[in-house]
Amino acid sequence: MTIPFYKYQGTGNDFVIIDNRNGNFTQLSTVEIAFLCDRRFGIGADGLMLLQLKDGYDFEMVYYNADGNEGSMCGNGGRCLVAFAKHLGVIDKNAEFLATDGFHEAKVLDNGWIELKMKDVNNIEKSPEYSILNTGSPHYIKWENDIAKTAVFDEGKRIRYSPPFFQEGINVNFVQLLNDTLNVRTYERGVENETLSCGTGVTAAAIAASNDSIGFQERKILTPGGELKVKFEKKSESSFENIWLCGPAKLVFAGTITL
Ligand SMILES: N[C@@H](CCC[C@H](N)C(=O)O)C(=O)O
Repeated sequence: MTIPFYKYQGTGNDFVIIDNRNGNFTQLSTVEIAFLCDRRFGIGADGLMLLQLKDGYDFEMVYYNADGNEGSMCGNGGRCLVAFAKHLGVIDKNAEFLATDGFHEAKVLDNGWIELKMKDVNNIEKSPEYSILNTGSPHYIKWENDIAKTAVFDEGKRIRYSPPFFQEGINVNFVQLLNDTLNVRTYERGVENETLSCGTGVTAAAIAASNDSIGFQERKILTPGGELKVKFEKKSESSFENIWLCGPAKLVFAGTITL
């Protein structure tokens, strides 16, 4: 089978994207997806997405991690898929699509940034050292004094495979607050390595770092792959709505690959 594909990246979190509006690529196996994401034998990516048709929506997002298994929500992936939908002419400046965690809205800005509305957060487990919350994917936020020195792979892997997380897994974000900006490095479940950026992860970090005031808040985030912004409304200590993940999403190259 020959597959036409597109390679996108959002702050260095990179994805193979396949236009599955004809339904021809629905049956890709776990092994085939892991091969397509392999950086030596395949195309290379942190994940693979299918853009497909869905009644009542502009499109549906189906997301797989680099290990070939279906993932939970991917924020950077969602932003890249919106840019791809715009490239195909499926949408213009606004999108309404379905993902594994439900309905999402998105906007394409003139500067190429994509703003993606994330699901509401209604529960945060907090301690002085860490926070745990779900922004479409499960995230562990660990506060650090100097993330440049953090052993992200070793420490991220240790937490991801420790009880109570080891069966379902969790994404682990190391977060340092510096001059009002959050610096974030992430160990991603399903990639089982550090990635250059994680959209649901920086969203979780921004919410976990919110100040006490109820109402609109905004955070600039720096990841190893670039800059993102997260905006949200704080409704109470543990309830957050109108959450938007904002940042660039770019087409890198397109091609075909034969399985
Ligand atoms: N890179 C993603 C997160 C993808 C989901 C994750 N790896 C999982 O299934 O837990 C993002 O940008 O949010």
